[in-house]
Parts: sequence; C-alpha cells; structure tokens
Amino acid sequence: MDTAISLTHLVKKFGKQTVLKDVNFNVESGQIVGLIGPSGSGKSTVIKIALGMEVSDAGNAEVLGKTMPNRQLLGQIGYMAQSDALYDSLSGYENLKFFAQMKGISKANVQTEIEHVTQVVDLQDDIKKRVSGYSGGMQRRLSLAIALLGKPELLVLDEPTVGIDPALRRKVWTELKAIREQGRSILITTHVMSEAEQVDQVALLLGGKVIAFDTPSQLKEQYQVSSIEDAFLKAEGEL
Ligand SMILES: Nc1ncnc2c1ncn2[C@@H]1O[C@H](COP(=O)(O)OP(=O)(O)OP(=O)(O)O)[C@@H](O)[C@H]1O
Repeated sequence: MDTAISLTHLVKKFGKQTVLKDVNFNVESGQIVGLIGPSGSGKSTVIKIALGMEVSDAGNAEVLGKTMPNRQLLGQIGYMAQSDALYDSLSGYENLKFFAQMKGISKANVQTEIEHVTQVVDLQDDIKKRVSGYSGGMQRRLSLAIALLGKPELLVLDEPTVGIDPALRRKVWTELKAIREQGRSILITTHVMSEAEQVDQVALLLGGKVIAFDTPSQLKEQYQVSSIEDAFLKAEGEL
C-alpha cells in the first residue's frame, strides 16, 4: 500500500510553547484518517506542516512520496483551511471557475467538475449569488467544493463540516467515502465525534503527541468505552 502522508517525529515550537513534541502517524492511500484532539492541541499545526505551510523544528513530513515543503505537489492536494479564502465580490460559480483554472483542470472537464462539486455541497440554488451574501455555513460549503475540485490524490480538510447541517453532513460523508473507494486519501480534523466513528484510523493528538492511532473500534476497545467521544474524554482525563 502506498503512503499518502508520513509524519515522523514532528516537533513544533511557537516561541516558548512546544505545541508538537513528537508526532508520528501515516495516512495510507485509500484511507480516511481522522485527527482529533482538544482545541489548541495542534491539529491545524500538524496539517500545516504536512502541507509545507509551516516548517517543523524537527522531524520529517513526506507527502505523496516527497519531502515537504514541495510546491509542485500542491496541485495534487485539495486543502480546506479553517478560515475561508474566497473572493467575496465574485459569485460562488466564479470562485469555482477561478480555482478550477488555478488547478489546471482542462476546459473540457471544468463544467462537469463544477456541477458535481456544487451538487455535493448542495449549493445549486445559490451558486450564481455573490459570496458576500453567503452565510458562514454556505462559505464553508463553497470552500469544501473548491477543495474537491480536480479530483486530488489527497484531501486535507480542517473541520470541513462546521456549520453544515446533519442531512448535508451525511451527504458530504457519502462523497468522502466514494473518494476513498477511488483509492484517494483523506486527512480530516473534526470536533464531531460521530464523524470520527466513520474514519478508517483515528489519530488522537494530546499533549503534543499522537497518543493513540487505531481504528475506531480498536480505540473503543482499548479504552473500554462504547463511543469515540468517551474514548476521547477518558484519554484526556488520563493525561
Ligand atoms: N502562528 C502561530 N504563532 C503562535 N502560536 C501559534 C501559531 N499557530 C498556532 N499557535 C498555537 O499553537 C497551539 C495549537 O494551535 P492549532 O491551531 O494547531 O490547534 P488546533 O488543535 O487546530 O485547535 P482548534 O481545534 O481550536 O482549531 C495553540 O496554542 C495556538 O495558539
């Protein structure tokens, strides 16, 4: 099995604060890995190092076989950040078209791709409206649609379902699982524990380390609990 992301012995300091002490885990091809941990535990920092947007103080981040940072790889990665980077004065459709061009999607495929990702996030009725008039949730949905454009080999999604209602969340997960079936890989952070139940592997980040990396069912067994939420709470309590 190919490895999409390999993080070894990552250390990251901000001033005197050591946020990541020794982070190790892999995302294999065709896997969904959920990175969970309390607020401020360093999930976004791990993601940014994996993407080459932050440089670690020690350790190694390899993505799709290349050591990060590596600008050439960015076209193969669909990234959704916590804060949206959208063009307010453009419509949703114009944003999608712009990012499709940036990603080098061929003219022949642009229209079908845009229609597909628009439908995944249920923005059909609002896609011609200006983003400045979008609600927070709609902006998140558009950002997710942009990340999905171009069928990237690897998706890195930082809390993609914040502000998304349960019905649409379910639809988004159906899409994420379809992406996995195509052999593509996903690293996702979430605060929604029912989502963590659906991933292949959970990486639990606590105290600057990934203290558990297992399937949801193994994790529950390890902590002798019936939900990932309880495993999470128990792990936090034990530290
Ligand atoms: N650029 C930065 N400069 C200084 N400190 C930073 C920087 N980026 C992150 N931090 C600090 O690192 C810690 C981890 O932040 P990070 O955003 O990675 O956490 P998180 O687990 O993603 O949190 P949340 O779940 O709330 O999004 C926090 O204490 C944060 O203040």
